[in-house]
Amino acid sequence: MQLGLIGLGKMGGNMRERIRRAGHDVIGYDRNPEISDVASLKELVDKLEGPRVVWVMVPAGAATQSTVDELKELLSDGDIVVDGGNSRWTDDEKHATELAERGIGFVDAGVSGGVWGLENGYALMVGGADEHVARVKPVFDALKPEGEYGYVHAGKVGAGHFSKMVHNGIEYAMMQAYAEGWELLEAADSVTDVREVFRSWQEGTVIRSWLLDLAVNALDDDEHLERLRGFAQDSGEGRWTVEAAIDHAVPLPAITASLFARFSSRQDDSPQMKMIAALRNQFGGHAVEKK
Ligand SMILES: O=C(CO)[C@H](O)[C@H](O)COP(=O)(O)O
Repeated sequence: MQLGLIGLGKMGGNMRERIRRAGHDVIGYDRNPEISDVASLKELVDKLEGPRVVWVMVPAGAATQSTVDELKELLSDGDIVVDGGNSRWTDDEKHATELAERGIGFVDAGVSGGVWGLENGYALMVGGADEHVARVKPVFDALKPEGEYGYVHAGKVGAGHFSKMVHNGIEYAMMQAYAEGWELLEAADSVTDVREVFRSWQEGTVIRSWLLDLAVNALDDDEHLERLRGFAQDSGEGRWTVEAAIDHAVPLPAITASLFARFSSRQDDSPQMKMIAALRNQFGGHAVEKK
C-alpha cells in the first residue's frame, strides 16, 4: 500500500526504511530537505492517491498539534491520520474529533523499538475504530517484529498511547531497579567485577531482559560509567503515568519513585536535604556540613 510519513528523524527515518523493505510505497516528508522525499506537506498529500493514510512521527505536543492542524486542511473525507509519536493519550480524542469534522479518520499508535527497530521491528500499541485500524494494518504488519507478539489493537482512540505510556512507566521502574542494583554492587567491597555479575544475569535468571542486555552493552563501553554524569532527563511519559494513576487512585510506588529519582539527579545540592540537616541540628544538635 501507499503511505505518507511525516518526520524522518531517529524513529521515522528507520521506519520508512523498514516499511519500504516490506514492499510498500512510502513518501516521506521532513523539514530537513536532505532527507525528505518531497518539499512540503502539500506536495506529500498531492502525491498520495486517495483515500490516503498519513503517519505523523514528530515530537509530541506543539509539533504534533500543528501537523494535525495542517493535515486537517490538506486531507479529505475518507483519509486517515496515524499519530505514531509519544503523544499524551488525552490529546488523541481531541485530534480525532478535530479531524472527524472533515471526515478524516484517526488512529493513535504507541511505537516501541527505538534505534534498534529497523532490524528488530517495532512493538505497536494501537487505538482507534476497527475500520480505521484495518486500513493501516498492512503498515503495522510491516513494522511489527517477526514473532507472534508485538502488535495489539488495544481499544478505542487513546488506548494505543495510554498503553504505550504505561509501557514507558514500567520502563522507568525497571531501569531504576537495574541502576540501584548496579550502584549497590559497585559499593560492595566483596564484589570485584560488577560488569560480569550483570553479564551472568543475562541467561537463566528471573531478571534477564533486553534492558539488562543494554545495561551490559553500556558497561562494555564504559565499565564504571565514568564518562557519564549522573543526570537523567525525562520527556513526559513518566509524569503522565503518575497523573493517570492519581486520576484512577491506583498506587504506583515504584514508577513514581523512579520518576522522582530522575528529578533528584538534576540537583547538585538538594534544597530539601538542607532542611533535613537544619532540623536534625535544631532538635538534636546533630552536626551539619557547611559550605
Ligand atoms: O518511548 C520510548 C521508549 O519506549 C522513549 O525512548 C522513552 O520513553 C524516553 O522517555 P524519557 O525521555 O521520558 O525517558
